[in-house]
Amino acid sequence: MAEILKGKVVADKIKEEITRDVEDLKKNGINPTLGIVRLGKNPDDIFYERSIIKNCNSVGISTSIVEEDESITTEKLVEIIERLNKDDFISGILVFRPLPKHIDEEVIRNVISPKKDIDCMNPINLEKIFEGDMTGFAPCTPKAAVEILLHNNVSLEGKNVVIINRSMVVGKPLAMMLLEENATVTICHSRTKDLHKVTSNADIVMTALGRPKYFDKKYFKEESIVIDIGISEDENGKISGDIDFEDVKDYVKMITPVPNGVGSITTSILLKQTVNACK
Ligand SMILES: Nc1nc(=O)c2c([nH]1)NC[C@@H]1CN(c3ccc(C(=O)N[C@@H](CCC(=O)O)C(=O)O)cc3)C=[N+]21
Repeated sequence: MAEILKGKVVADKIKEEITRDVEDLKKNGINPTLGIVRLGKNPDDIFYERSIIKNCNSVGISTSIVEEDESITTEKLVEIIERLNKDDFISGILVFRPLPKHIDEEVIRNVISPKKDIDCMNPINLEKIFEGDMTGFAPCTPKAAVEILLHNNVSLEGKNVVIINRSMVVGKPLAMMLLEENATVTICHSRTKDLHKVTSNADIVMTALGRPKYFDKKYFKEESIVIDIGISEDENGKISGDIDFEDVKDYVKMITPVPNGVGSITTSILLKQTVNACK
């Protein structure tokens, strides 16, 4: 029977720290505010936005949401971000991704001020992660995945960690953060041969594939620690992770659920980085 690693415990601890920090800032007349830019009504974005607003309210952070149609031009989006950059009331900026296909992401990444870039979109912040400098803003999702392990006293030193995701938003920065913890890291993707052989040899498997219940227990061994970063809808429209939780949970050593796993920590990390930007 696996130990189930709940994200809520970690998220609550981070939120306690944030609440204290926000109180201190407010005593000095400073009001931390998160600026969110959402293009269209992508369900993933709306889901995240709802969680952000709920959590911001609970710790005393204000939110300012800019909603635009997904047909917006790159030029117009640049104007919006520049306005938020200049606005002294905005502490941090989150632009939901992926952006609509016609938007030039390269331009947008560079426009967002590195000082307000709380989800690590700007190449200046991303470069820090790749250089092993963890003092800046980390991308919130991979940071949450590392935090759930550290909080549960899972040492990464010398461990064989397999990541299934090679994006700049999750897989690649996650690999760099794990290297900083002295793990041995393998990144897998759609062309990886015999994926189950690679994963079943790993101490820790971290997946962000976005296919509901894709991985059953044949991908793991009994000592496996399984971190599910995937979020998608199953055939009944319910939120599901990449792991077939019911099949795997009695077999491996530790596993994170979806919901109430990594995702719930992601939001807390975002708020924490908003407060840090404000400071
Ligand atoms: N620039 C950018 N960065 C992102 O990190 C990003 C994004 N764009 N676009 C959308 C996706 C989606 N995403 C989620 C994060 C947390 C929950 C979350 O809080 N999940 C809770 C569920 C909370 C509840 O049930 O209400 C959980 O898994 O337990 C969900 C979804 C981040 N994304």
